[in-house]
Amino acid sequence: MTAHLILDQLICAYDRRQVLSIEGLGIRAGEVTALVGPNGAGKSTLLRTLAGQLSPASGEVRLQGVDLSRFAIRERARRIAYLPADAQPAWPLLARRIVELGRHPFLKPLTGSSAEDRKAVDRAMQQTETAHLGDRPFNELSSGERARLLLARAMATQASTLLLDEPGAALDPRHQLKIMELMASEAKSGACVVFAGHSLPLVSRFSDRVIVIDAGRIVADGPPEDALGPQTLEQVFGLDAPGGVAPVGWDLA
Ligand SMILES: Nc1ncnc2c1ncn2[C@@H]1O[C@H](COP(=O)(O)OP(=O)(O)OP(=O)(O)O)[C@@H](O)[C@H]1O
Repeated sequence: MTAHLILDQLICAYDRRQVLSIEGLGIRAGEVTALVGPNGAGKSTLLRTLAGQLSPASGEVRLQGVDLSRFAIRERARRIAYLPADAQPAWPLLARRIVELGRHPFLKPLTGSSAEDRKAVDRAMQQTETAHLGDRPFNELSSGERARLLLARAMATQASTLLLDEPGAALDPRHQLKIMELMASEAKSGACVVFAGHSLPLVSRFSDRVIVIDAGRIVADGPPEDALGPQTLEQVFGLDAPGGVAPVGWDLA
C-alpha cells in the first residue's frame, strides 16, 4: 500500500539554521503515528511541514502522491486538519464559532453553513465533550476547555489527515484518554493520524507506530514496544527504564 504521506529528502530550517533532516519516510493511513522526542527535537517543525505551514528548505512532502506545495490552500485545508501546539487564540468569539472555523474550507461564497457543516460541528463537539460550552465566549474558558474546542475545530473538518501537536497537553487524565481513543477510532475509520506527545505511557498504549526524533533526526521508528525500548529511552531521553515504557493502565469508568 502506498503511504498516505511521503517525505523525500526533507530538510527543514529556520533562517537557514537546519533543524530537521529526514531522508525518506512514508506515513500510512489507517494508523496512529506518534512523534516523540525531547524538547526542541523537531516534532512541531515536522508537523508544521506536513501541514504545509512551513515550506521545506529542500526536499518535498507528498500527500496522496501529490507534492503538498501544488495544492490550492483551500483544497489542502479540506484534506489536512492541523492542530498547532500553541493554538490558544483569545478571540472573543463564542466557542461554537471557533469550531465552525473548521468548516471554513467547505463554505461557498454568499451562502451560510450547510446542514452537513452543522452536523460536522455538532459531531466534533460531541466527540470532544464541548457541546455544553458552545454559547460561552472562547476567551473566558479554561485552557483545557479551549484545547478541546480547538481539537473540535480540527475534527469538524473531517479531513483524511489529522496532524495534532500535543493535543493532550492541557487536558485532564480522562480527556487525555478520550482524545487518544478518538484518534485511534479516526485511524480505524481510515484517517492518517499523526500526533506529537510527551506522555510515553499514552503513546505506548494508543500508537500503532512511534517515530522518535532527536536533534532533528529520526533515531527509532516502529511499534511502541520496539521504538521505545530501554536503549532509546536512555540515549534519547536520559531515562533509566530497564523495562521500557508501560502503557497507560487505566480506562474510562
Ligand atoms: N519559529 C522558529 N524560529 C526559529 N527556530 C525555531 C522556530 N521554531 C522552532 N525553532 C527551533 O527548531 C528546533 C526544533 O523545534 P520544534 O519546535 O520543532 O521542537 P519540538 O520537538 O516540537 O519541541 P517541544 O517538545 O519543545 O515542543 C529547536 O531548536 C527550536 O529552537
